[in-house]
Amino acid sequence: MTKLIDGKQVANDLKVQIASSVKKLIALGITPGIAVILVGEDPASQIYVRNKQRAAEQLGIDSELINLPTTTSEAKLLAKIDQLNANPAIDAILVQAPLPAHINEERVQSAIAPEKDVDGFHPQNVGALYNNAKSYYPQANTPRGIMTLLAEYMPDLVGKKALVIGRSILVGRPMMAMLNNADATVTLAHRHTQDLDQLIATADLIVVAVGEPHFLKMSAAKADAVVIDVGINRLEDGSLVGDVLDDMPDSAQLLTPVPGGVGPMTIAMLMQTTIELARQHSTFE
Ligand SMILES: Nc1nc2c(c(=O)[nH]1)N[C@@H](CN(C=O)c1ccc(C(=O)N[C@@H](CCC(=O)O)C(=O)O)cc1)CN2
Repeated sequence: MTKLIDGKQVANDLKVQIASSVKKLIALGITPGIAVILVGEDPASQIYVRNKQRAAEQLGIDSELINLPTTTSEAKLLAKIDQLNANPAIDAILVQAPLPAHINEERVQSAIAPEKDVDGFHPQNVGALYNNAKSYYPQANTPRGIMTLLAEYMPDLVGKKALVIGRSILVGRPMMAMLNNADATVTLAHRHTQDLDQLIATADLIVVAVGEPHFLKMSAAKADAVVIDVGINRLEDGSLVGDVLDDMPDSAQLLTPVPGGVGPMTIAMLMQTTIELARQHSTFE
């Protein structure tokens, strides 16, 4: 079998460390707090938000879920964010994506105070990531989770050919910046990219985040490639598949499975970023 990268295990190990950090913070009188805002009733988002609440609860992090109806106006959402920005019990604010079409995501992300922006989507934090700033700033949790997996499974990224397929704000763009900051040589591919097959065939590392079942076949990649599958595609029969098809059962390649690869890391890193923000706030007081 293609060797699978066990995201669930790495995430569980990380959660053990986070629980211990939370205990230490609480002993110092600091209880980390996260507020998650869900607008609408998207079933997948409801699951992800519930999983975030459950993880926070398990780790001793205070969490508040704010459920708003699909018809919520942008002004009302922005007012709620202002309230949370001003609430000292809240260290981290997350607005679950996607938002209903009538709400401008960019304005919403910019309204969250940069020091409470647990997703790392505020322009100030995006800029810090692109500039590889040395001072602390929150970073997007899915690509950060992938970097944590790579630290274990592909520790030397220097000079490696990394191919990121998909240029979303959530994954592709911050992934490109993080790999660049780790001194990999990064190509960001998208729907207009030419000679993608050639890029795939020569990459040491491929991160696929396109949202298309079985978009990439492992047989198209190098014999020793590391492939990170960020896709979460629910098929009509209810099964969950990624963007990658493992058609190389006997290869030396490494692949993240779906489920059990990148997904659990996203939640664990979200908790990690929450406690980092809580620590930052305690030093500012
Ligand atoms: N504000 C944000 N919105 C969204 C983000 C985000 O990072 N910030 N990411 C995604 C969804 N997401 C977290 O919100 C997420 C998706 C999937 C998983 C996960 O654990 N997946 C499991 C499978 C779960 C299932 O059965 O459906 C796995 O892959 O093993 C965690 C988080 C979009 N929105």
